[in-house]
Amino acid sequence: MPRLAFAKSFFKGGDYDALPKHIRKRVREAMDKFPQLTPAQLKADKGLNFKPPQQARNPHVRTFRVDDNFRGVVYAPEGGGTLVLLKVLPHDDAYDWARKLDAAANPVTRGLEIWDADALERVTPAMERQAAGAAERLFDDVSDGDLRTLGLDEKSLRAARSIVDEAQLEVFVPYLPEDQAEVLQFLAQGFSVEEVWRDLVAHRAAAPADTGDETAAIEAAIRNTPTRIALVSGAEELADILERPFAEWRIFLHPSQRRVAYKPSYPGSYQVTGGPGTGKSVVAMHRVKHLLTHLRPGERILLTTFTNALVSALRAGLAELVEDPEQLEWVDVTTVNMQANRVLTESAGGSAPQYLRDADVPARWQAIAERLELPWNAQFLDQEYRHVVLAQRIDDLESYIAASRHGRGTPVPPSQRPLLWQAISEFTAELDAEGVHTHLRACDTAARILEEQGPRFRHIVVDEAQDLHPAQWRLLRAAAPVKPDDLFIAGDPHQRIYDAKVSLKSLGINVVGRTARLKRNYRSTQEILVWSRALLDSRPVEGLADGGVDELTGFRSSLQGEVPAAAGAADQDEEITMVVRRVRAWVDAGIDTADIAVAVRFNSAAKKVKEALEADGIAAVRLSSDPGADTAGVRVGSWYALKGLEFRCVAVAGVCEWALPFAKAVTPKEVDSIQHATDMMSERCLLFVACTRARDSLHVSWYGEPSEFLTEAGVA
Ligand SMILES: Nc1ncnc2c1ncn2[C@@H]1O[C@H](COP(=O)(O)OP(=O)(O)OP(=O)(O)O)[C@@H](O)[C@H]1O
Repeated sequence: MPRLAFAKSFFKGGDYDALPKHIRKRVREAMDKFPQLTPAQLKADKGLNFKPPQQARNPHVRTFRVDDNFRGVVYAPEGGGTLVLLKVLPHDDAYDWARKLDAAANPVTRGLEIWDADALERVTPAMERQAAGAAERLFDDVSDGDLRTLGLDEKSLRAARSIVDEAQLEVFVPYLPEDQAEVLQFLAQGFSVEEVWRDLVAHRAAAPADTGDETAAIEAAIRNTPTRIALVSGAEELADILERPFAEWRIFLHPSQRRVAYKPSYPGSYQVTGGPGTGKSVVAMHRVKHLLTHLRPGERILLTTFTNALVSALRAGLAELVEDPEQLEWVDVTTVNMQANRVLTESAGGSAPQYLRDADVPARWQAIAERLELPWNAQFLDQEYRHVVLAQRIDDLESYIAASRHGRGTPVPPSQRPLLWQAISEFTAELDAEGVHTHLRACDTAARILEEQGPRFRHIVVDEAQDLHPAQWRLLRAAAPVKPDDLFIAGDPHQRIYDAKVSLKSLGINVVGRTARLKRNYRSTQEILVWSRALLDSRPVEGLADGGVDELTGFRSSLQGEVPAAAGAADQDEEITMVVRRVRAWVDAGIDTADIAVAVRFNSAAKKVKEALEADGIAAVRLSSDPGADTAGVRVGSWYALKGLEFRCVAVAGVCEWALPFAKAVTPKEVDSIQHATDMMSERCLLFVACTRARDSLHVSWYGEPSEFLTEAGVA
């Protein structure tokens, strides 16, 4: 009886999810039937009509009937025990596709490769003609010998030699044998032959002894291709794979992701960075899954991040990934602030701390500035408190006088520091007298408690790390012992929107020599990525921690779609009408309302958008109400609220000249020129974050004059 497996091509681009429901049901019925039939029964089964396509290139490819209009394509090595489901397509397309396929065990990578041999042979001569006059080719620096060492066969080698640039490589990729395509992509991204060997080839299982038995070799290759072929253990797992949407990330990690997530152990903390949509959250969740298998009784894991919305998404994702509900009990998924809240609540015998509202903070500083007749305004005082005093945990005047104010643009001579310290002391004394915290101060206090009481978690996995403040890092540092695999940190400095700069090293978190960067975007189309990247205007950003510069080199997507649309309106009402029209078109095109987001800068606008959508008969929910995945309705929220999330279609509205950069969010140059530059970058990143949430469609709009970031990028 055959064993079932699924190839990644089956799910690709949401293909399976996009099939009509009754077809998916029929696929499921066929899949249930396969394992019950002997090869002879399978061939004879009238309903399945299991047979090779005529003039098939590969002797092991078969198609079967799903219904009169759809057929499935499988790879079923004759005499072997496994049946790999490749695709379900409309009748004629299925035959056509199946006929062109070839498949083989790669003798070097030892994985099973399946590819469109017909297209490769057709495209190569045309590319060769095109490349004839080119002065340079993409792989000029790699010898034929090296390419063969990495697993390229003669046909792929010929194709590789005709590739002029990365754009051409992307044209070839869908037609090339899969491991070989991957090798070429890694080389094109600048990895050395040795690195590619290490990452893609060396870690694969050893070759089985050559018995000359082709079927055995193919079966071994199927088992040795976990990044593209998932073996199904039984009926339950089959149902699981077929019934849960967007399952791809759970099953098929890219080698660069798998290497990071499933490395048995790191001798200390580890940091993974990558542009939007490169799967950092996915890797973080897989790391939790891996760590769970090593946990000792009584030990716990903290999976933490910045926003509540992302906590909900991570919790849901982890529940999909980790099958055992008992294991899930060993993981706490919370924001860092919520973790501080827990520590403070426990230490106060169960009574929860009170917080000063963020919006009330400036008035406090203003009152102190006036009372003490200070030469500084509320904004300056607040920043001094957060970026110097809290960041370095300064507790007394002496330390404050000695403190480095690196990164602050306005000098404060030592003679003025006592006055500033007085202001800061009054601020904290007021908080203490009233028994209230700011969120950051709560983190600092919680860190002090844990430093005394000892850590609570064996491992901590952090997502969206770029926005954490040093006080939050101190809490995390204190929450896990300094041991191998203590902190696993994922983040993207290009999405830093909360003005956090840290030196992890100074906080006792050392990731030197233990970092990785992910480059392949799985979320958005290349069009959305290129468009969004222009908003950053090639500006370098400071690395995730400990300075340095982070870049988006090599960052790309293999998905293609429409170029994002940008449009202006005369006034806000007109813009909202335009946005509602856009959303209506998406809904009419069959997009689920929960897969659509409209984001604006201000709550007042969000309220208007929601009302306008509802007036048009479109269900809408505020993101701030933390709607569960099952709640219908277009998600409406602030640009900030989109952080870490994703939707098929996104409308980013209100990108007006006056709203971005928003004067109140940007420190004037004359107050602090360094802070001014940082704030401007955060504003830019805010738009970048909002736009890169879109998977298929992005619509950006404004009223009156557009934001200078849009005009600079040449899109408005
Ligand atoms: N190996 C994979 N195969 C298929 N899909 C993947 C893979 N890795 C990630 N994805 C998908 O790509 C999308 C983005 O992943 P994820 O949210 O983890 O990225 P991220 O780097 O954390 O993004 P951001 O920083 O923009 O929030 C998700 O839909 C995820 O399911």
